[in-house]
Amino acid sequence: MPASIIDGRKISAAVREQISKDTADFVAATGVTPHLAAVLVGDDPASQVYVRNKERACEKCGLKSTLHRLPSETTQQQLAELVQQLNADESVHGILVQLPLPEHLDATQILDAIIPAKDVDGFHPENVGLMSQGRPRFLPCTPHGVMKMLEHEGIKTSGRHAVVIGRSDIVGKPMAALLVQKGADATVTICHSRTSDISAIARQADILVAAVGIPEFVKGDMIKPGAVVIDVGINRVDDKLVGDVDYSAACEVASAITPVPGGVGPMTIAMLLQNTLHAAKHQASAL
Ligand SMILES: Nc1nc(=O)c2c([nH]1)NC[C@@H]1CN(c3ccc(C(=O)N[C@@H](CCC(=O)O)C(=O)O)cc3)C=[N+]21
Ligand SMILES: [Mg+2]
Repeated sequence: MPASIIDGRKISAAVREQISKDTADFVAATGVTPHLAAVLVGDDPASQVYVRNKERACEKCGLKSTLHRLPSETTQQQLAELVQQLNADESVHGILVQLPLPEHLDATQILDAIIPAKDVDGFHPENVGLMSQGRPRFLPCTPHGVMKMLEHEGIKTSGRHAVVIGRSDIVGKPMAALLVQKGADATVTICHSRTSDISAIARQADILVAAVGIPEFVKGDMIKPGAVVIDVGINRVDDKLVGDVDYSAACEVASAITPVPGGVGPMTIAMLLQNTLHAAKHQASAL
């Protein structure tokens, strides 16, 4: 039986429906509109698409978004100054600096400069630490979106073997942290470029998360029959979007799979909106 397709657009729409209602309630109660400030440095075409999608999603859910576009020649100090200005701006609740930044800029220093209360990406070390201790403030959007999808589909994680391929700070590491935490209770293995025999490990996965950034890295024979496959990759190949999983091969083996596009990507955006609303609620209650 071919895999059932996990429809990220549909699940994202359901989550955003709830966010719209919660946002309307919050605005009615406080007179404050949750506000996301996005910063885009340079003209990377993929980043333009993502940032536009984020702005559109904010608008549809009743959140305010402001895009700060800076030229690719922007200096570290100029970017740091913009972040400081957004930190101090009481009308801004969430700050997102779109990655990747141009080569000459130090992304870590910039992300560390965002005040943790406005860090809607969940990348600041304070928020990473809180997540890892099981007392989250902002969860990183992509891994959180994946957890939301699993929950929505009624896919249980407790006691199951989850294998995460990729160890990035943005996806792989936090994904593993969320799957292993109390309540999710998976047994987690992380694979990376130095792992020996990734195929053998991947084949043990009940839940396989591919976050390597290599088009179609996961072949059909790396998947255990009946496994759930989550494809976090978005690679542009000949003007087409391709995931980290060989989709047609995986469909023959897996029990359920996320497509690209229309899988994890839309969930990432929904969780960003949720974090922005959460940030606004916290900042309003701190007044
Ligand atoms: N500070 C920061 N935070 C991020 O969350 C962040 C980032 N930088 N840099 C890049 C990655 C990637 N990312 C995506 C968001 C939406 C889609 C998305 O909407 N995808 C659609 C289609 C997109 C398309 O057509 O290209 C889909 O998969 O169906 C994809 C990828 C957020 N990221
Ligand atoms: Mg990696």
